[in-house]
Amino acid sequence: MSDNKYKRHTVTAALPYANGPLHIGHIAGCYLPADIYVRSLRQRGKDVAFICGSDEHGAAITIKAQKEGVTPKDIIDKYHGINKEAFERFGIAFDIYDRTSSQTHCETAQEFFTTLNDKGYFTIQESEQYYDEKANQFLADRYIVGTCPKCGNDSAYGDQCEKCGTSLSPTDLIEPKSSITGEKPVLKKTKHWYLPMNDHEEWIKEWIVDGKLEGEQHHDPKEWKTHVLGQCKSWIDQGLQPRAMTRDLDWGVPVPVEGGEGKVLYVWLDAPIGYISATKDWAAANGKDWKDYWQKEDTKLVHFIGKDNIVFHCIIFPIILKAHGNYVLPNNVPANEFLNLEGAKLSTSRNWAVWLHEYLDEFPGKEDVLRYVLTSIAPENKDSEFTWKGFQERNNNELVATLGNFVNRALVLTNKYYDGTVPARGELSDYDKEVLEAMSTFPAKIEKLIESYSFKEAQIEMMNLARLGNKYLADTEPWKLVKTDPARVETIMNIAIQITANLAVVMYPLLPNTAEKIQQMLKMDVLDWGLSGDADLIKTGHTIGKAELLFEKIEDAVIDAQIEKLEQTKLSQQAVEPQKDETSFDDFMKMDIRIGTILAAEKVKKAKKLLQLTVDTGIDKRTIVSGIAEHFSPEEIIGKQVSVLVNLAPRKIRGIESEGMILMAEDKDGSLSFISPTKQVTEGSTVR
Ligand SMILES: Nc1ncnc2c1ncn2[C@@H]1O[C@H](COP(=O)(O)OP(=O)(O)OP(=O)(O)O)[C@@H](O)[C@H]1O
Ligand SMILES: [Zn+2]
Repeated sequence: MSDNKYKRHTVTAALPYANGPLHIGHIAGCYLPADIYVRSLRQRGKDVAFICGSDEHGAAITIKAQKEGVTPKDIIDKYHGINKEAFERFGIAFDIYDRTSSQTHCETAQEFFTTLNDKGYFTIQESEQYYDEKANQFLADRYIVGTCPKCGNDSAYGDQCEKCGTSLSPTDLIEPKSSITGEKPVLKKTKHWYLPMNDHEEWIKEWIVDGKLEGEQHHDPKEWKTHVLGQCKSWIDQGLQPRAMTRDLDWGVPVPVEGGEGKVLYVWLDAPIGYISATKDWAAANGKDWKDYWQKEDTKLVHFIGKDNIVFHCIIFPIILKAHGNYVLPNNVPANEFLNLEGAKLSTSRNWAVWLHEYLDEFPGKEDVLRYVLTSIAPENKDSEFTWKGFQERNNNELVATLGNFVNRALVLTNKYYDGTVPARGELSDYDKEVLEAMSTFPAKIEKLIESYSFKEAQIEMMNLARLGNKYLADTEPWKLVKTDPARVETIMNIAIQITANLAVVMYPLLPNTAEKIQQMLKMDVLDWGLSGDADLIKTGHTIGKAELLFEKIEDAVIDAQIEKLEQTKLSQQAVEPQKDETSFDDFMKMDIRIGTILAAEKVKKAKKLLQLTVDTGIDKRTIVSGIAEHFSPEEIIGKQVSVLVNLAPRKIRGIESEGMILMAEDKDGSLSFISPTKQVTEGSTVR
């Protein structure tokens, strides 16, 4: 199907899960390639909707909330805010960054569920599922942990082993445990709505393998990535199974049909529908009709994701869209493989990451450096690795030495020789003609590569154009000819300026900030794709602005500091503090530890770490100075029962007599918590 057949594009990027901040793996895997693709379409004047938002449902959110002692809403509000801002600062140009907790989404997802239910696409099955009797809760997906039957990882989840990537169901786990209470779960009957994917196997297979839908060619399967097709085929070959589309949880989109009370939609049914609800919100705010972007045959739908989301976007979501009726299916799902960091898998829970928001704080104005490096190493067809040394080398040797150097020379010399007024070309040498001819071939090459999701190759071509310019100036040496052959230099500088302007245009999807800087320096009105390849993109007599450096060298010290930061992470992840030397029972018994209640608390003046506490120890009411002011506010700890070492020799701290010590547990990350009894006890109760 030729691309001109499509009147508009709907481009989605995986909804990031709102339980943590974004790291460079997310960016390289999904958001940067999507952004390059969309910017290229917009630059070519295409009608595009670029859709994303936070995925805010599912067990991983509720578990995190329970762990932190806050509500799920607190978690999603926090990370939705952080991630939305990081995307904006980094320059991922979504048309909308919505949320699946929105009203529109709830209605849209429920409408899907009801329609599929009414059409008879679900089967209701009763089965035995794990249940935590202590927490009174069924344990779906991440609520259950155990040993992976495939690789032996002892912290595999009920839906997936993150170590070997196998998708699991809770009953596959060896020695399952509740992740809420650690209890051994019992089996209990419950009913769920299942999507019998096996009923759809035949058409899904034809659609994926042959690109055919209802007998007609839908897309060219040769345009899909080999690893994407491979993963899909392996799922199909294993035989598609019925999959539960509901969960016994209280956080999510409520199941809208009779008998569904207390249940919510499965998060992987809910999340992709989020693309549609976000499109509705965007369309409503912009005077568009959302249906055009999802229900018209002349819409090209493309999903950008990482490889762990392939089955959901290539099999489950298409089944749901087709079963519902009226929706287009994706033309392509150009999933990337995974990015690793300095020899290990990126991990949010192990804090092994370069966080996007931290990069933006620590490398201000260097958004394009990260874009450049991540595209250079993009895991387009196999896993790849980010290293800080590699980051430095690509910046210094490629961006500074080639791209920045060429553009700077072209602008500086034009300003120096002609006060910034672009000279005319005289007679062209064979070499000039060759260079202009070569320059004209880049736009078509780059466009084709971007259209086929080969962003890494497209960037290499963009750099080849910069290399062409660099070599042209190095070969022609205008600085040597300026005294002896000024007419020749006019031609050379005209050509150098044309290459610079062309570079700005073809660079825009890849490095938009740099492209816009060049645009400003050259005083170009627009960076329309249609202009590229033109040898008279900048007219003779046009006056350009001053040259500013596009990139700067990154010094070793900066890189070493980043490597040191990762080393620290490794250290802090290491085993707990080693055990102290043996002590006798008698020595231990000398310590008098009691449960006391904090009656009053106030900050100690001019000491930012200290709180002055009044504690009822049961024995007396006494003053204790404690170094916890950076962790707790006075208001939040009043009334708390805590453990107090009461017979510690009194000591003056900042002039205040402190009689005892409050015992605290210190976590790896330095956070503190009180050692409190699990039920209210009488003050003065002993601890031993
Ligand atoms: N290291 C990585 N390399 C490439 N893509 C990634 C990487 N990590 C996540 N992604 C992709 O980013 C998108 C959003 O990720 P999501 O919010 O679901 O987090 P995740 O996969 O659970 O990551 P993490 O476990 O690191 O938090 C998904 O499409 C996912 O495949
Ligand atoms: Zn495993």
